[in-house]
Amino acid sequence: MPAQPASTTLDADWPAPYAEEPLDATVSVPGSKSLTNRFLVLAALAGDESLLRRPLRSRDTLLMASALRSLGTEVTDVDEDWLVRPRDLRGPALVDCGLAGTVMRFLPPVAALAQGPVEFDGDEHMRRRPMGPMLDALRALGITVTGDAPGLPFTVEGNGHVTGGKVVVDASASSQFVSALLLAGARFEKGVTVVHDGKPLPSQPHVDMTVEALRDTGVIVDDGDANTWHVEPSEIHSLDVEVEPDLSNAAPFVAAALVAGGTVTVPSWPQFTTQAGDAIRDILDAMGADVSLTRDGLTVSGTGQIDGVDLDLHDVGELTPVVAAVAALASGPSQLRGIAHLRGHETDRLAAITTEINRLGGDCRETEDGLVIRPRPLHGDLVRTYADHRMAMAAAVLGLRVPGVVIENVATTGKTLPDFTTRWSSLLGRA
Ligand SMILES: O=C(O)C1=C[C@@H](OP(=O)(O)O)[C@@H](O)[C@H](O)C1
Ligand SMILES: C=C(OP(=O)(O)O)C(=O)O
Repeated sequence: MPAQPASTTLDADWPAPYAEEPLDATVSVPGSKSLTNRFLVLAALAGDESLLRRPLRSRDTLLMASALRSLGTEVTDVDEDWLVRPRDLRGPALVDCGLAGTVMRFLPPVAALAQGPVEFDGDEHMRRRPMGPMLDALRALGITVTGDAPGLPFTVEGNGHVTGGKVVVDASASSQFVSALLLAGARFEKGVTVVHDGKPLPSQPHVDMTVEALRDTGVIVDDGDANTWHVEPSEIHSLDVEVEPDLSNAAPFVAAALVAGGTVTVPSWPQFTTQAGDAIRDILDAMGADVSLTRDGLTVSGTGQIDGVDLDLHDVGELTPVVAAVAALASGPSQLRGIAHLRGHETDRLAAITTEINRLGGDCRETEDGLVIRPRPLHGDLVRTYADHRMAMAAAVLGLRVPGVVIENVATTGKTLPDFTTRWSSLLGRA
């Protein structure tokens, strides 16, 4: 097979590299999207300037930074870092959410603290991602939100002040509804008490990450009772933080060692983290990999022999596309459960994964809350990515073992990992 190009142009279809031999690679990944966007929001709400060291610069985080700038915050580049100087928040402003859930959910409560109207819109698909319960919660808190749709586009009519207090929200469609209310809650006059009422909350580690980030800025948060969080009103202290590597983006790279055989190390893997992506260690272990976390990073080794698994991914839904790709190459069937909410992600991920695995000759079936995958011999084809970064990364995992996989619009990985193709090629020694 000919060498693959190391980088690619926008919107190009990309022939996924096929692994001719076992891997032996060390690949670093840039900072966490979820941490970068939380730190940006808290820095904009803080009492003094913050330094974010080695933040992720990708579509989702650049959209967050430019939205905060349009509200008056100064976000400036200092070498690799971002210096954030909080200023009085003000409208009129226009927030482009792109396809970033964190921008669409985290910023409306911030906009309510601004003086003036703040309009929100985003990519065409973003108008279909869940937002209704969040807008209802904002209205219940006395915030004026105008707009006819259950989601985007809408306008938050900020008056510089939110009374706050108790609010009930059904966050079963997205944990980001809870995180959003908590992140801004310390700046509400009475703080905020958020009660989740509905089917089980997905992505709990992401809410824990929000709570930890708030505590890092001196905010008092009580999360002692299930499905209830209380944030005391207080000043938000400035931050000086180094952003951890994005472990969900690291997942396809370490999964590659199991799929192609060989060894892959991702350096700077944190020993302790709230990132949901850390769960990939146990998942790959269950699928037959050797996994070891040392001071050098996370090292995963495999033989190419993959065991089928029965997993509840409710807490770590982000990992589903990559885990499903690995499962499609296993020696036995897998069941992935607890992930009905993925139908409201960048695309309907359960439908997208099913269609694309089956397009390659596989046998994937949707259940009410997940997927059943029965491995079959796969063949190459053009894999559709639905503007979903994780679909593109999952296709790359399949391409390691299936000759002739071509990834449609691989540049969609830029949502969270702009130089994905270069890093992926370096996995195969082709950078
Ligand atoms: O708060 C966050 O940073 C995120 C929470 C999760 O969202 P959902 O709870 O909507 O799945 C996760 O899937 C998303 O990628 C990032
Ligand atoms: C669901 C995801 O993103 P978002 O932050 O846009 O919800 C994701 O990155 O898998």
